[in-house]
Amino acid sequence: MARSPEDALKATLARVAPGTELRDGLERILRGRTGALIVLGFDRAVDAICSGGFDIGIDFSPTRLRELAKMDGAIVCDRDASNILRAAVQLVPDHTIETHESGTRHRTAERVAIQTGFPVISVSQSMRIIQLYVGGLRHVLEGSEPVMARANQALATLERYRARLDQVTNSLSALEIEAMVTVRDVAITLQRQEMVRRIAEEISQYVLELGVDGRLLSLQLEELTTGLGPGSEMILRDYADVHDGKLNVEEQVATLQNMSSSEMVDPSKIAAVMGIQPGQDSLEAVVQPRGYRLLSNIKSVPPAVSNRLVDHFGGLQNLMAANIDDLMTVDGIGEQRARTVREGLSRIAETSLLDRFM
Ligand SMILES: Nc1ncnc2c1ncn2[C@@H]1O[C@H](COP(=O)(O)OP(=O)(O)OP(=O)(O)O)[C@@H](O)[C@H]1O
Repeated sequence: MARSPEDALKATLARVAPGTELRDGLERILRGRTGALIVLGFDRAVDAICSGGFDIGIDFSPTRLRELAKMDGAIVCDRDASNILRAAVQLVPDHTIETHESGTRHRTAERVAIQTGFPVISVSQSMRIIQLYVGGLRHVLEGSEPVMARANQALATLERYRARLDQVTNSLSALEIEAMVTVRDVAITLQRQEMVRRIAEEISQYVLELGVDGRLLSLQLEELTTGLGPGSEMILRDYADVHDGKLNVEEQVATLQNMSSSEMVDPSKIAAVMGIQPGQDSLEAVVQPRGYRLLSNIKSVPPAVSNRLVDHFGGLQNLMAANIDDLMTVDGIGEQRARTVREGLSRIAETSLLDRFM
């Protein structure tokens, strides 16, 4: 599958992160008050828009990049910037490609990135900034300090969001045991899951961008996201409407992830993703979970067994009411596994109710 421009930008951010030789070279160019235009990749499409200059084919080093950038024209490296292939090249991209940049260096960079699909880096001599062009995206590289400041703010937000998510998830579990879940409870949990996912994704981009300077941030992110798992997917499997005899969870997760922030704050919009049409009191309607999410919390129950249990009992309430003999009537479930499921469900019931009332 072709990578999205956002994913390609993330990969490029990792390639120019602090601690890499490429970043060192770019910083040297910046400090030396020269500019540069660097293409990260070479193929026929790049060759076709190269005019003049010369082939060099030498190993990459930050000082070589810095020296070559003193010459007029662009530098072409291979994809992972381990070799410098050409220097002092005039790039002649298709001039009909629309560009929002001003200045020939940056206009060329944007056009070449769009035309060839390779990332292009411009170091502006007059503005003293490093910019990445990937597909149609542009990203200004910053020093580690401002990125770290934003990352720390995002981390504090993630901490708050995670605490709230744990609260609504525990409350959902208790309500499930008591068969008192409303559409609103489900929508709020999905909303909180998605908010945590978004802020965690933002922080993982900072981790990439910070390279060696982002090690501590990476550990903090890991700590705040442990145990999250495929949260939204499990909730949707429990509650989403069955369409044409099947669940469309993958599609619904994607819709949820593409919702705008203003849509996200509206529980009825989230309920619509689950297939619940807005109407009077639709958010207050009581719904029954199928049981996938709580079953996934029992470590030794693989997904295939969960699927069979849900198919057989048709919902969490029946599952909770089943004794070991009932569980053993399900295909492929022996006494040992039936006992594990029974004990697991009882433990979940106890802890959720304790969490709720203590
Ligand atoms: N099509 C191109 N191919 C290769 N190099 C180019 C191209 N266009 C510009 N450059 C390089 O960029 C340098 C600066 O050009 P120009 O002053 O027009 O750009 P600019 O966008 O204003 O750049 P800066 O922000 O660095 O001042 C040129 O001297 C040349 O080395």
